[in-house]
Amino acid sequence: MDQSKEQRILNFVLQNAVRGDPQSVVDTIDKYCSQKEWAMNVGDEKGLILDKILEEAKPSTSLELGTYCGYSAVRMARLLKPSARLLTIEFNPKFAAIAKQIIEFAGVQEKVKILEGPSEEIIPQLKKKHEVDTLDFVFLDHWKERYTPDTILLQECGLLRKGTVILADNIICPGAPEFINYIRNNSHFVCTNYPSHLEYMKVKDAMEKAVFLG
Ligand SMILES: Nc1ncnc2c1ncn2[C@@H]1O[C@H](/C=C/CNC(=O)c2cc([N+](=O)[O-])cc(O)c2O)[C@@H](O)[C@H]1O
Ligand SMILES: [Mg+2]
Repeated sequence: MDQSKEQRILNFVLQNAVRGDPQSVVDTIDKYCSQKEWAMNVGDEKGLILDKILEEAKPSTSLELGTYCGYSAVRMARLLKPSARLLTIEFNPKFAAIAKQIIEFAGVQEKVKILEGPSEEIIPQLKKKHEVDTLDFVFLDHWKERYTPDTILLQECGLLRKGTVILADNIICPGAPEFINYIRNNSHFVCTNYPSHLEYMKVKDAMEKAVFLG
């Protein structure tokens, strides 16, 4: 059974990155995916936008939807204060297993908890089962048609508070038109658009920040 692309990314990290050094893991995945095989990590260009918005938010409790190989989980965890936590939801067990190894290799496993399953099932469990009060930061990077229903679900579950920052990837490519229509016309959110490019490509993309007003 030949290897998956995600397994090849993991192997490249294990062989080329520095154990315990999250920046080297991020750089190594970017190197592999820009030179060898494209993959849907947020990447280095949009990653800098993610870094800046995360550092401004200084979150204690963060949530990511769509772990994939763990690139953005490692990227975010490297900037979190020691007591801060990142919960990341992934429903593909193969991807979750790869991400777990990459997160552990990077040495950020104390800050990151992978929750395996569909976001629509796990989000309602965050308060009781995962001891979340409210979320300070949310990164949306899973199936694009889930951005809107999951944002509504987060609100319904009382997981958003005044000032919660939601950052969504892929506003242009592949695009999340119904999310943009929803969030920009919702008076409970203040939105900012960040033009950029699709990871590892010259194609235009953008991220959208939506701050919850309570
Ligand atoms: N409801 C759910 N609950 C839990 N995990 C879920 C989920 N829905 C999807 N996922 C997981 O999230 C990832 C999907 C990402 C979709 N991104 C994309 O499709 C994508 C595509 C391009 N692209 O084609 O250029 C570029 C990008 O940056 C992209 O993020 C996968 O790991 C998938 O297993
Ligand atoms: Mg993406």
